[in-house]
Amino acid sequence: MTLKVAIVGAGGRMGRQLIQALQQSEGVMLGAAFERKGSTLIGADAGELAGIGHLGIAVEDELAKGKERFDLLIDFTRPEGTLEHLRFCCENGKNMVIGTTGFDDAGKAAIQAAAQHIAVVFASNYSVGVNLVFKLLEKAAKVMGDYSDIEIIEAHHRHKVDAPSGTALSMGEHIAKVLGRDLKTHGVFTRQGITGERKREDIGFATVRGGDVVGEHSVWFADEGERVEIAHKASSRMTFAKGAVRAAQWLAGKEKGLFDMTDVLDLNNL
Ligand SMILES: NC(=O)C1=CN([C@@H]2O[C@H](COP(=O)(O)OP(=O)(O)OC[C@H]3O[C@@H](n4cnc5c(N)ncnc54)[C@H](OP(=O)(O)O)[C@@H]3O)[C@@H](O)[C@H]2O)C=CC1
Ligand SMILES: O=C(O)C1=N[C@H](C(=O)O)C[C@H](O)C1
Repeated sequence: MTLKVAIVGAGGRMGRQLIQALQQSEGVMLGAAFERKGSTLIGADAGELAGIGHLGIAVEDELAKGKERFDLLIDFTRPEGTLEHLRFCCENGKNMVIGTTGFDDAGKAAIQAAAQHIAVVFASNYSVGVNLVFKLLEKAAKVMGDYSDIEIIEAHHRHKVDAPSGTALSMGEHIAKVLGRDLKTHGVFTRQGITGERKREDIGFATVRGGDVVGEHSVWFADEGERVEIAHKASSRMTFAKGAVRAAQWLAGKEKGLFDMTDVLDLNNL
């Protein structure tokens, strides 16, 4: 049976890529496309918006009105929007793929609570490469983490509104879990002025914003005399969009639970 997928934030950078990715994938179809109330894109054809020609699906402004036309919602918007959409999906039994980053603890708790009623894939990065890197980082941390200085450096385009990136934070969490550390106490997110020497157990984060960089992440395990760097560079948003569609296909038939992309890709026993 074909899975009918709705996209919120359909006119955004990721929204447009997701519409394209759905058209290129088997077993899924675009059922509905949404933008927020007041958007100039309401009424536009979703296919024309995504640059793939007329699809006959007009962008709407209310999930409730389109709810019979989709089984699952893919959301790459902003935390406040995603949490509103999450409430709707819970009340209406729709599964969700969430790509939005920048949630606070309360937002993350709301997603966890919702997953007791619906099935949710929530991942800071839907590319296969980054999810492989999460596992490589765990291995590197096991070997070098207790004696090397760990620094996470990320770069993104000028329009990104959250920092550090969700991916950088996930990288830090994977490393911290292996080392028994907590980013709340060991994460260092800013350095300025007389900072004092670096503490061995710190996990540092550095953010670069500029131009059209799609997404680059590099993690250093730096010792005296040598340094290991594990890096990932995304050159097209299509890698995230294809991953999100893969997550949607994987969720089909699941009733409830919170999953991430390492579950979808079956990487947890690597
Ligand atoms: N997990 C992953 O693999 C990836 C995650 N992301 C994340 O996805 C999110 C979106 O990124 P990107 O596409 O570049 O951003 P854009 O700003 O290009 O798109 C966001 C879309 O969401 C809409 N939107 C914003 N706020 C709300 C709201 N409160 N309610 C409903 N819709 C809203 C915007 O509408 P409007 O234009 O009217 O504001 C726009 O259509 C970010 O959090 C980003 O970090 C991005 C790439 C990959
Ligand atoms: O905003 C983006 O563009 C991206 N956001 C995600 C993040 O915050 O990690 C994933 C990707 O790097 C692109």
